Amino acid sequence: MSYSELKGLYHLRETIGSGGFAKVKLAYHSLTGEKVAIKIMDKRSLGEDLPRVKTEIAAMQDLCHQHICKLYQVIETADRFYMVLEYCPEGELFDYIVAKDKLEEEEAKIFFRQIVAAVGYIHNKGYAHRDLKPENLLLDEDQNLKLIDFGLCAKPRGGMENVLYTCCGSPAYAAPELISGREYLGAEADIWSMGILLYALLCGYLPFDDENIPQLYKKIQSGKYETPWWLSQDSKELISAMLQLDPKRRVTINQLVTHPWLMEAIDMPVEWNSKYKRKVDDDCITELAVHYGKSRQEMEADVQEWKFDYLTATYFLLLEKKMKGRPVRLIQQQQKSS
Ligand SMILES: CN(C)C[C@H]1CC[C@H](N2C(=O)NCc3cnc4ccc(-c5cc(Cl)c(O)c(Cl)c5)cc4c32)CC1
Repeated sequence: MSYSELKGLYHLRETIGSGGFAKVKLAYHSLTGEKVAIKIMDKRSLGEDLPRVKTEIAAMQDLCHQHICKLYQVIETADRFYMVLEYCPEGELFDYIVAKDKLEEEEAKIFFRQIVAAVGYIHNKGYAHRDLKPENLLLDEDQNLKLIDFGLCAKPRGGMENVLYTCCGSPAYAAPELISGREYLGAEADIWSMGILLYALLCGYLPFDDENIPQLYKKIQSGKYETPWWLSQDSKELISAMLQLDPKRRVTINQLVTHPWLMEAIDMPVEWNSKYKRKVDDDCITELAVHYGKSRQEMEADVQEWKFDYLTATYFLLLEKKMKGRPVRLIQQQQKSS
């Protein structure tokens, strides 16, 4: 495969994973040397999944948060889509839980606060994720969680019905109202999935499980699940508030952020605001302006078009370097040999 569209922009390395109809490769962004993950999708093999790609790209261009995997650049050719994404070296939260059997309350609490922050942010922006599960939460180099796979998300502005069926996401995490095919609110279904997620973090297995899907659905709709002896009273109460069969009785994201179990020992409500500023970073603009031989005003105007082209990627990756305390410098191209 040539991937000629990436030549000079990214140095492509090995395939690091696959996400359904996509291949994910490690790559280096040539101007900053930073690692990225490039999700490559072949249009021919996408078939009816093509709308999912457009949904994911549109959502991720609108989302900018410390616990959401950052989209840096989108390249569309006749045959392919490339999504240049934030690299998460520590892989899936799913594998992390399996490796540790289950997590201690303190660690689960730190992770779950990050999940509540990410979901609170997207709900606030009018999105429901609808496929929340440990496989879609990746760990970065600092063990921070990054939410991925927005292919099933929706902006519930009448868009919900027509994706009611395709968005069962993963049955074990699906809310009772969603599997019964009734009308549902994405935000309420996400809260249910977060209840399943918290149970999985603290127990190491799922509250409702069965190889036989109809059997699994019966268990979900019964709303009955075991609570092992090691769960604290507060964690049991929180899980129960999220796994309410009646979506109207379910805790809301606004109530979650100050829930006793989430506040315990941390004493601060969950903050879902993005750490990213609306205003562009002056150091990054300066470095870019020097590199491209433009004035700072021109450079700032170009960056603020947010085209999700190579300039958008370079800006965000420079900002990443700054946030990690690394020099805000671009790799100067070798002088062209005369
Ligand atoms: C549900 N699972 C199967 C899905 C797998 C997909 C591959 C993942 N992955 C690795 O396999 N190795 C390491 C690795 C490192 N950085 C990544 C950054 C972004 C994405 C990413 C982001 C978005 Cl938004 C998205 O939609 C998709 Cl599909 C992938 C994947 C990364 C990754 C792990 C989860």
